[in-house]
Amino acid sequence: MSKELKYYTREEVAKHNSPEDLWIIIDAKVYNVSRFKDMHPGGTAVFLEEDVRGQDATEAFFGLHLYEVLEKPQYQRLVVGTIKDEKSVLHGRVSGALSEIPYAEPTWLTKGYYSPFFKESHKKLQEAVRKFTDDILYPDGQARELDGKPPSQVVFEKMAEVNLHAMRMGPGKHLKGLTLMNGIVSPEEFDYFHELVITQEIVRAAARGYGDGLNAGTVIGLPPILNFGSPELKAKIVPEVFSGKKHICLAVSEAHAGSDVFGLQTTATKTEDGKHWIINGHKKWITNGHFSDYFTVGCKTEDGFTVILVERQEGVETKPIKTSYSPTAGTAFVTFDNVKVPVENTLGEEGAGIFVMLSNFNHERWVMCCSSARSQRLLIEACMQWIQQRKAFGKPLSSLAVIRSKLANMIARVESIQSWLENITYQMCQMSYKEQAQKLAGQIAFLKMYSTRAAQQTAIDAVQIFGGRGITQSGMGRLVEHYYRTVPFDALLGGAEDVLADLGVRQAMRGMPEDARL
Ligand code: HEM
Repeated sequence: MSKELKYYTREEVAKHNSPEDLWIIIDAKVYNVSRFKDMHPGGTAVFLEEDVRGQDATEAFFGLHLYEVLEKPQYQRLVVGTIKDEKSVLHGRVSGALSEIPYAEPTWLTKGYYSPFFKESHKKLQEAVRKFTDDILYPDGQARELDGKPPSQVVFEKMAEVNLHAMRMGPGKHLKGLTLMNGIVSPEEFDYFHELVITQEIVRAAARGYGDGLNAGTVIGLPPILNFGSPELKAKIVPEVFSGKKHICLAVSEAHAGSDVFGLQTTATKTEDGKHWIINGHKKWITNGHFSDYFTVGCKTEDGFTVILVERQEGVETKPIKTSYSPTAGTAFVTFDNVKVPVENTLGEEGAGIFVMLSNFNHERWVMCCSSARSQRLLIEACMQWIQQRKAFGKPLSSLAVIRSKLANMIARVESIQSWLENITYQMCQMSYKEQAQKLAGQIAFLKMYSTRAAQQTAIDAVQIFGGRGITQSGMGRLVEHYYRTVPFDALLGGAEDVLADLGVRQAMRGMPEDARL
């Protein structure tokens, strides 16, 4: 039952200034905190200060709390009225809306700016995925980060309804005949910019472990099936995964070998009749492994390195690994103990597994660049708000040149990353998959290296700006703490920074003209 709210003058509110009868004003709303003050997590005393009791505490409140505190039902109940002839003007996160904070959005989404790359269908898709993220992914993400469970099954299914799982695999034949985001974009026109839009919007759920929990395993584990699986294998597995009912992961790295895939020790040997593989060994740091039904496994075979699809069955065991992000991602240690798999599950040629792996590395790294670029903006958005709201030495933090200098570098880095990313994405749209591998592997490797280094610097700077709150898991610095703790993931997944940097230079050296002299 909604209670009747009244209008009060500031003079009337000022009369409620004793411990038993205590009102305050925040953003033109009047709060009766007479009883709440004794339960307030920040203590009773703050409410009894001369400039708080019966007074307007808006500025003091927003120096210490996130807007979302006021949105919680238990605190909304404290509102008894509104100041006469005044309106609440402040807001927090508005579902589906673009942020108006400078540099919180890429240029193409900023009012008054232009882009040669993004068309009407990209914009419409962006609007739809933002709403989806704000209404469905963000609340589930924040809750799952706290309880550590995998993303809710209903979320996987809602994503399937609009074919988000399929779209996250990028453009291609797998989209044929599907209705994408209720028909906003046709499968034929879906390009890498549409995929970029999806990745950059989903990352706004602002929960790193959850982000990976949302089928990051599919993004890297399904392409080998799509590109190298038999028609029968594809017909069985792809629809199950796109429906959100089954999950797949990529199982390559081991305790002894990560970036060095030739150092892997999991073996696959053929049965005497040649009809099955017998797989033995283990895999480590397998994203989504704990809740996956299928595993795309890199194995040592007689002829070298072979990729084989394994279904969860007897002999397959998954144990969660505790990492610095939440268990929501389902990061697992996977063991294979005499696991029998039909040879039809071989992906690509026997002994040619490296091509199966390499064929998707660029796409995987490019996806990571998309999310890294966008997540850095979340930090910039938070820092811009914080330096305006937070006072130190009697002035807002933004009045300090040293703080502005940190923001300047954060902004310059993210803008350069996004521009480079859009250029690479445009190149991808013009090239075949094979051409991309030849011409863009180095560019993508450099971008990923640069982007994740920039992200780590931005995380360090943001912690300095937020001070103690930047290392606190609740309250105003929650996002900064989360980002700082989880940003190293981006620098490791898909190839460690130094490995990528070296790959880029080696590829460039191969392209050196033989006749050029200094
Ligand atoms: C309706 C009014 C208010 C509500 C509902 C409220 C609610 C809360 C909540 C939920 C927290 C802990 C949340 C967190 O970690 O973010 C908190 C902390 C705090 N609050 Fe309030 N509060 C109110 C007004 C105020 C005012 C007016 C002041 C000071 C003038 C104040 C000072 C503090 C302080 C100092 C903390 C601890 C902050 C920290 O640990 O960083 N609160 N409040």
